[in-house]
Amino acid sequence: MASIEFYKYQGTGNDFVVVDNRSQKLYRNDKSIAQKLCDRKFGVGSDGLILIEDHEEYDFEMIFFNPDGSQSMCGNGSRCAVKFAQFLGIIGNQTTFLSTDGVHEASIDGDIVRLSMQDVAQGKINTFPEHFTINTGSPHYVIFASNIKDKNVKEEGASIRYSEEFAVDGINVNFVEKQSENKISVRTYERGVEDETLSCGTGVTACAIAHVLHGGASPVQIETLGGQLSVEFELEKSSAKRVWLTGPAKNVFKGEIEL
Ligand SMILES: N[C@@H](CCC[C@H](N)C(=O)O)C(=O)O
Repeated sequence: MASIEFYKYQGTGNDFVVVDNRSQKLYRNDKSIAQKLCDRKFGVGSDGLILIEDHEEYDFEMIFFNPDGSQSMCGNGSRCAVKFAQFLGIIGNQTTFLSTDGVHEASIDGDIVRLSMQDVAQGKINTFPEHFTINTGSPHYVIFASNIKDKNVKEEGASIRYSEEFAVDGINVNFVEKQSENKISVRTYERGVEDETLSCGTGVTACAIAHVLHGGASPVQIETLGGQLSVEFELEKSSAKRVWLTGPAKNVFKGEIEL
């Protein structure tokens, strides 16, 4: 049985097993590795697995898996990957790297990582009477509500995620409460985790865009169960451009596990 070294990182409580896979010890198409490592009872336990690999053109490549083995863009995971790449000595305080949805830039100031997100074109923002669907690299359902602290996010999120419209591909579900012109609170049910997580980077980005479309102003401070994030962008012809997601990313511990 082979054992691998891993690191545990968290970005506002969204937690990840991170592996330096520059030696390609792990096969990057094997989703069963993510299923095993992310399992909170039989593995390490996390909201996702991140592999860091070399890339010919960029500083590094980040490969992200949800705990069920599916793949999508992860904003908090990308911020953690940047911090880990700095720890490995691959980068200094600035980087350009490849993630699931394309090329990103990031800068690091202590534990704070500022990450560029892809432009969110008009066609990726759909407005409905009661909600938005916005794709920020991962698909998000955004619904404004009051007293979100009292919500059963797992139950209500799952009922939307497994509804006929989204059952096959899945969707992340975000409940948003407006606090002021520049501040919102967000709780998120994540597909692939199939539970509420303490924070979701692509989710808060979608919520910030919806908030500005509802009359709010960028930059938007976002309170999640796991801490504070900030999203800034410019709206240009109904597209969100120059989008930045900023917040803390920290190493929690290091370990070894047999696969
Ligand atoms: N936690 C992530 C999003 C991870 C992917 C998501 N669960 C999906 O499958 O769409 C984030 O911080 O963005």
